[in-house]
Amino acid sequence: MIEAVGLTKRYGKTLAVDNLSFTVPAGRVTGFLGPNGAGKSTTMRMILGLDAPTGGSALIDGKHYRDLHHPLRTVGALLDAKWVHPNRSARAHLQWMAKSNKLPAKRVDEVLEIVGLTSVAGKRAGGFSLGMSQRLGIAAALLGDPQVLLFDEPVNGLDPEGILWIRKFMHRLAEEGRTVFVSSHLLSEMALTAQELVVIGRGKLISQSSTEDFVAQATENTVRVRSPQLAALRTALGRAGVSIRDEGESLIVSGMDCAEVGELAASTGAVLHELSPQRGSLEEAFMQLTGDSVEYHTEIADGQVPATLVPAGK
Ligand SMILES: Nc1ncnc2c1ncn2[C@@H]1O[C@H](COP(=O)(O)OP(=O)(O)OP(=O)(O)O)[C@@H](O)[C@H]1O
Repeated sequence: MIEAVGLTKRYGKTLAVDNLSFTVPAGRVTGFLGPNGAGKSTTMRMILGLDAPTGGSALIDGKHYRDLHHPLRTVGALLDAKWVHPNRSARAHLQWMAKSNKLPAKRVDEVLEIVGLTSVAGKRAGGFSLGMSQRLGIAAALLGDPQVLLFDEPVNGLDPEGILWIRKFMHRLAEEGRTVFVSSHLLSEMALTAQELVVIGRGKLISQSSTEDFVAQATENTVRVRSPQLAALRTALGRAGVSIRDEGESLIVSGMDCAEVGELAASTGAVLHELSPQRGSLEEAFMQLTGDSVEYHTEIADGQVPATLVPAGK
């Protein structure tokens, strides 16, 4: 478990992290969401003892990082996948890390196997693709078989196959009972990966909840209905006092569930070609809760269209 209590970090005039308190439970993938510059990396660095807080504390299984007896056996992290000597092989890099942290050499081949790099273990890490470098970074994080794992933007720049691999891998680590804390500004990906969310904006906590609750609290469930007798249906729905909006050949109804819309359609004699519940998205929920502090746009990367958020003015 990770616990931040009143965590604060000031860089000169910039308040990067502002009195932040949250808990990251074991056995779940917890997404750490926020626009660029919200303070995610700074928070992770403070948890890992790489930056000293100006105030408050960050605890891993109840202890400050500096007080851990075996840091790499307790917590593993992927902060920067390209942090590896380019001329070293993947195996040599991990052997060096294992040796300098008094971890058994045989663990190197185990983690190479876990992340699927055994066949390229003797190759120069400098020639690795970003996806392979991410796997090597994850292998390094797993060397001490820690119960707590932190990943900073692990899917950034990866192709869809790499993104899917990371997502499944995070789930597997959580199913093994580990604490998995993963930062991202790719909301559509986090909606699929994270079961819990810690959401921050401008260094402050916006919300901590399950992903499901976060979306449900901030968005409205609606019903999409399509019918060849759309005009009659629209009139009946209007009389029932619900709010309706046109979307192409469909109506989007708020204020009634599918059963109610279906019954109203039957009593009107309207044939239905579609009657489907519409759930809000993580993007909508995020926009609703962060208001105008961020501006929404989409970014096209490797054939995918992930939603991403940037602060206004950037
Ligand atoms: N070493 C530093 N010195 C001065 N300011 C810093 C330093 N590190 C971070 N900041 C500032 O602190 C704020 C938070 O930055 P941080 O990198 O933690 O955000 P982030 O949410 O991780 O953003 P991103 O998604 O872009 O990585 C930003 O305004 C940033 O410019």
